[in-house]
Amino acid sequence: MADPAVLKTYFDTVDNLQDYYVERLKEAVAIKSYELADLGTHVMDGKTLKLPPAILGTYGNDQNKKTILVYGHYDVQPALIEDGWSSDPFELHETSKHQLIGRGASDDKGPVIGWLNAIEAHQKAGIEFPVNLKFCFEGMEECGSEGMDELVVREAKRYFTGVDAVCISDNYWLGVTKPCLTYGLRGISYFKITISGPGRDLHSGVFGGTVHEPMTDLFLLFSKLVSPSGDILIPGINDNVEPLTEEENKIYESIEFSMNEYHDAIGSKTTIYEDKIKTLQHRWRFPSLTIHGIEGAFSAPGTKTVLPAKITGKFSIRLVPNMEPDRINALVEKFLTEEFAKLGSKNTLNVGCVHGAKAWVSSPNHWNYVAAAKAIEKVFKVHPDYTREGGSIPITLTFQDALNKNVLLLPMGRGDDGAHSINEKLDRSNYIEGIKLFGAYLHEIAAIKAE
Ligand SMILES: C[C@H](N)C(=O)N[C@@H](Cc1c[nH]cn1)C(=O)O
Ligand SMILES: [Zn+2]
Ligand SMILES: [Zn+2]
Repeated sequence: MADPAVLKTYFDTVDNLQDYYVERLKEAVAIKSYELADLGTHVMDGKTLKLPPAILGTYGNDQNKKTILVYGHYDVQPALIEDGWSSDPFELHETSKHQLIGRGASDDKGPVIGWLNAIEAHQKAGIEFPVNLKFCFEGMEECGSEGMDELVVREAKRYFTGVDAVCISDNYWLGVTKPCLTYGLRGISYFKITISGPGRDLHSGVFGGTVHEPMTDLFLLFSKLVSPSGDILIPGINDNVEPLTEEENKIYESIEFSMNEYHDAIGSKTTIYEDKIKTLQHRWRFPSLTIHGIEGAFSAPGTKTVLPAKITGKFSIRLVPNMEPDRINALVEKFLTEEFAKLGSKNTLNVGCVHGAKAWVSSPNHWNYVAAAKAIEKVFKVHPDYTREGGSIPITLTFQDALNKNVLLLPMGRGDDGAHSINEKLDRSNYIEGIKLFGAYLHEIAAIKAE
């Protein structure tokens, strides 16, 4: 067990520094980090762009201590005030309810800065750091972690040598009150469908009714993908999804999860399922298909009567264990090509997967999870729930396979943080208690080693 006196000194130091930590997060949120660039290149929409750098760092090199690899990402989802934010998304501000609002506050700048604060609090408190740390902070996570698999595989026996376990803080509690440890993620296949027809955008009054319209074709294709109740309609997609067993069903019964809180997080009661078990299963262990948007279409306010000439529809499928991205991509491309042929349109279709990642499930009995559970008990005075996550963190499985080490997801934020949405927030208490949790977790790891 970690020394209670050391933990108390550490917790007190974090409490004393909390305003300073909020200022630091403010500086991080102010960086529009969907615009950074600089490591190799990748091709997006026909343009060659530089990849943003992955930041590798080492703190401590004591042979008698365990080495923990901490991963996070400094890139964020794009955000514009016109999307409906109540204030500038890149100016962190604190509400009267002590919510820190700003793009990336929860996903994932708060946790990334949290790790750095945990180191600094040890220095300020004069406490010996309990483990060696290696950091890997990347800037492409929100675009499928392009370039990262190669980096991790290349550095597995170089920079990452000596790593004993991996910790990622890039997901969220299941609800709003109880911390959790997460041992599974869904994967993702992200698709673009481009349909081109006329040589340029046209007047719909002058040309409408005489040309095949790309938008009409796209909407017909979109309508074939998924039913209103979430069933994926592409033949063969669900073939490899493991059937539910009675035993697995029981796991979901004991998890604390409130449909009311979930409705609050969504902002409506429009859930497909009324009960918690089906809702959790469809977030964690069944695939889902989401239509994200259309590039090239008229979307501004007003009544412009344009007939768009070329549009790109975007959708993704969240994958679960046993769903192979290559097989899924082939099924999707074949299906859309066949359905497009049935339309009898003279337009041109181009469909392809732009990035993908497999699902990941880990063993929560490992010492990495045991240490984190003890740390949660110290900081929050509760035993955590063990959860899976519906989102994707593409590099997780690569760390597990390339380093052959256990990976733990240790979330900082709450289920209602609104990651990827407007008014993303991180509660001040989650930020500050999260910094304590990170430090306590590292102390518990050192204590397990010494036991
Ligand atoms: C869970 C994590 N914080 C996250 O938001 N991941 C993204 C990753 C992604 C993959 N393609 C695009 N983004 C997600 O699950 O959407
Ligand atoms: Zn994230
Ligand atoms: Zn994200």
